[in-house]
Amino acid sequence: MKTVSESRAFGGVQGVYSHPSALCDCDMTFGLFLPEQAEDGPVPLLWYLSGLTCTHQNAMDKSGAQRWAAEAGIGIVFPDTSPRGAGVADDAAFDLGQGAGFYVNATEDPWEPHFQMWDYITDELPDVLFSAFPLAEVAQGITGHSMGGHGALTIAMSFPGRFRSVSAFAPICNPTASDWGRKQFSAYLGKDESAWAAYDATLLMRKRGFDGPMLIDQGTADQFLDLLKPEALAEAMAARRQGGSFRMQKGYDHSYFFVSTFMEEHVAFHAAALHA
Ligand SMILES: N[C@@H](CCC(=O)N[C@@H](CS)C(=O)NCC(=O)O)C(=O)O
Repeated sequence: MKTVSESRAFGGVQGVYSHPSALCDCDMTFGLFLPEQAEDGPVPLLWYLSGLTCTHQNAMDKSGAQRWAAEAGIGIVFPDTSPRGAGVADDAAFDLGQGAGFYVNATEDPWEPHFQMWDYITDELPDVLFSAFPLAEVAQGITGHSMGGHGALTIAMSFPGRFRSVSAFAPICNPTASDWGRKQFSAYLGKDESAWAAYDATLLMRKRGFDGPMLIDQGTADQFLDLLKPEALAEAMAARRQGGSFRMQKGYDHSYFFVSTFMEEHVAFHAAALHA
């Protein structure tokens, strides 16, 4: 693992690190904020999965999360959204290929050799983090924005007991029924739609839900509302009697102005579960 940079932030350290990923078959970069409390021993970890077009950097630079994580005494990891590099397949579109891994394990050419983001986030990166940094594996929460909200919700529901809390900002809620999903799942997973269901938060909610606190925020002025399909997940949550909050935030759009506005509440929400 290589240290790209380490900067003092809110009494803690905002680091950027890169490491060779066997699963993605390329170097992967991630940001990790460690609060001051990490100097005295392992701290809880909040995962923040980013959206389309993002790298590890967008949320790290624009969400304002570090201040709240420092106060709460929790670490936050900001993984990249896809494998990258000259030898990695790409597409001219912003919503497929590099920057658009969709947190799935691709089975189709030309994506399969590198686009293994589900296993990268749930298997390889945890190994790196928990062996190299003072982080408590027993106290993890997960959140994300848009494509990353889809990643957070699907991963949380698929690993019962691993995450104590899950939240999402403007998540892609029902990708198998949206152009933010159908296009990418066709490319990454192939035409057989039965392979897609494991990566759809609404379908997972209908099937099993999440055993723990859940918080979702969605702006009413989001320019991508028709693609995100919050109504599908909200209906599935109600049908399952899933505990938690699904909040429509009046007037907010899809940007990091929305994410940073509600970040304090999301960090506090996770901190309550992680310090319990
Ligand atoms: N570039 C896309 C928009 C992509 C977009 O809004 N991405 C969101 C996540 S889904 C984001 O966080 N963008 C990066 C940023 O705002 O820093 C478009 O032209 O439609």
